[in-house]
Amino acid sequence: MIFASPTRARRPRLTMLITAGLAAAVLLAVLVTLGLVNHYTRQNTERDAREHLQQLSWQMRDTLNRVVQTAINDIKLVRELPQISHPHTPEEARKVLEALQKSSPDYAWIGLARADGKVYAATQSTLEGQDISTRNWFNHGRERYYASDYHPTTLLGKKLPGGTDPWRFVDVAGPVPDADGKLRGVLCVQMNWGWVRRLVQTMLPSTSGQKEVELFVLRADGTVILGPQGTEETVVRSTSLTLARNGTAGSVRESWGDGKTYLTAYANTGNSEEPGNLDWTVLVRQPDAVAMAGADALQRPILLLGGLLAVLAALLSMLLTRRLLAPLNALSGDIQKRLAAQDSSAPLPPIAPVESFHEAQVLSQALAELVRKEESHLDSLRNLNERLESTVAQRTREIAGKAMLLERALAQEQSTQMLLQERAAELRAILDNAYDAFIALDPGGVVLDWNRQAEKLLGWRRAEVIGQPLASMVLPPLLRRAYERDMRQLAESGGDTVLNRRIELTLHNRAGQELTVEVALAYVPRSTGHLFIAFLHDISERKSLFASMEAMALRDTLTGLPNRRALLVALNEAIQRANRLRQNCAVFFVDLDRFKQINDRYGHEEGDELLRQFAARLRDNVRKTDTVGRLAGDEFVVILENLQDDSAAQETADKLRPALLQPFRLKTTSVTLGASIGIAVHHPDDPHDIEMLLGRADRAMYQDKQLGKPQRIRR
Ligand SMILES: Nc1nc2c(ncn2[C@@H]2O[C@H](COP(=O)(O)OP(=O)(O)OP(=O)(O)O)[C@@H](O)[C@H]2O)c(=O)[nH]1
Repeated sequence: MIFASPTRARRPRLTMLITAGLAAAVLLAVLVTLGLVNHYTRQNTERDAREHLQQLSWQMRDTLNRVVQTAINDIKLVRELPQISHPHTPEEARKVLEALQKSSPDYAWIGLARADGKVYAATQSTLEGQDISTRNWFNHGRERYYASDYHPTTLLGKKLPGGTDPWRFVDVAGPVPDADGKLRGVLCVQMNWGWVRRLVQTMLPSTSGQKEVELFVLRADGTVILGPQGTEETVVRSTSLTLARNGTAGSVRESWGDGKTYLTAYANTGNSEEPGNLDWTVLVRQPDAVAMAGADALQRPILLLGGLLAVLAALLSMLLTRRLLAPLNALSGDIQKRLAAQDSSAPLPPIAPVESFHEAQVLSQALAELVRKEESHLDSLRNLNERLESTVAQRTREIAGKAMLLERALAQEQSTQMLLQERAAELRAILDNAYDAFIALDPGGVVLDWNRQAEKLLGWRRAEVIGQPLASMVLPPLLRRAYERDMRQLAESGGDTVLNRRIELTLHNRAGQELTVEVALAYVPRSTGHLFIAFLHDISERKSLFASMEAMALRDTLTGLPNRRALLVALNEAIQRANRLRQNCAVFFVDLDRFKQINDRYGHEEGDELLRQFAARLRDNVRKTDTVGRLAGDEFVVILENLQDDSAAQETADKLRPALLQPFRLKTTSVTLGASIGIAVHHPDDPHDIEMLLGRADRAMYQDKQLGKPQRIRR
């Protein structure tokens, strides 16, 4: 369920959140606006105040400069008059000076001093004839235009009428030259300080008092020469004075000696391009609180207005939010009803379409569609779940069946294992009790198994040979290389070359004795690599028996000579050698004459004895390399080899005959017996035919026997 929520904690309503958010936003906006308005208001107020104060300071500075320059200009103008530059009498000079004083009421005294320092003419004749040579204006005015600092009255003050304000003057002086440029005197205007006070009253309107704007004129050392009551002749130390003394004009917020903060405008008097400047500083100050009072007064109405706006905006936002969220509330109400009903079996109430603004309409439609799809999806899930459960049950049954089969297979496997173990034990017993020696080898010829018979046959115990290479133990060194090669071939061919065959091998046992064994080799393929198993049967005895039997088969038992079979083999080999060596060989066919009579007369034993002695005599009278054999009965064959020519055979036969004619000493008697000899010679180019050669010898013997008849046995 997309609306399901296991724990539904009480959450704040969206209406409340949006209203609170909007109210907070409006409040923040109002606060920011207020802050900005306050900031810019204060900034503008301060700028206006500073401009006003600066204008006053500049106005004062310019006025002071202008008054001094006016006085200097007046001096420049007057000194050009002949009544001043070349006066005949003090009276005519005085008239000019008094006319000038009338035009400028603040000129308290105007005097012309001679070059020797005596006052020649002066307004109202004041100080005429007096020596003023020590005065600054005289000494400086001799050389240039000069404006003196403010100074209290000296001589003049006593001669002028008194007032509330003590007499203070500013002296402006300049030289008076004659036509040759030579100094004739010094003209001086002493200005009453009262003009400055009037100037200040003119500049500071009556409202300035309410605004507490105050103006100061300071000397270079900071002494107040004009200022609010009680401040004159005091010394000021302020940032504005320092800045002004550095030659700049402007305004600054600073603290004064009374502990208050003021906005102070500052400017210096004087103009470097003009002669006779006053070196004063003009400061115009206003308490900071007074200057910024306008801005501060604005703060309260702005705050009130802002608060009002915030309340109004909050109310508006609440109303708007309620209006905007009404469809959403209806929607969430439907959802809550569905949530409340989902645990019961009753059908879930539908999501009603909202007929309101577009987005809510879309949202309600989307939710209704979502709910419809969810119900459809749930139905599908239910069906799927049922199918799944059915499939699981089916699979469970199948698994149970397979588990049973597996269990049976395991039981069978165990039984097979036991059978295998029993078979292995049986096999072990069979191998250990086998008549043959059993050896198992890995592909590298290393011993893997070794039964008791192998221990008996070869002398090594099983534990000693397991893991050892077989060849180094049992094979003679000369055979080892061949054995290793054969084993490699066996491995490559999978044992095809030797398997299922019995091979004979000569081995050494532990004591170094040579053994002939018959080996039956088998190839056993395995998943971990094939192995060879070999059964070894000791055939040493059988071999020697066979050898003796074979020897017996080729020997005539009576005489010990090669029998017919051996003779045929020997004759075949003799013919091959003769052909190869390009030499002749010959066959003697020797037959005793009338031997039957010996048997008949003296018995078979005596006959046998005679045959044995005859055989020995034949053997003794030919070369060792020749072969003597008994063909049958009383017939013997001699094979002669290495014959140079045909006559050599005849010569041998001739030498043999007398030896054969010697008497034979038997047990009971002694007899002399002749023998017929037939000779057949084989030449290298003759056909290789043994029977034919023997036949020729037989026929020759027959002829020889015919020639020798009738012969008798002689005693
Ligand atoms: N004692 C003895 N007699 C043998 C043996 N083998 C054959 N005989 C006999 O030798 C005799 C050979 O007889 P014949 O072939 O007639 O030879 P012969 O008596 O010498 O006659 P001619 O050769 O014609 O002179 C036979 O009586 C055989 O029985 C043997 O091994 N021992």
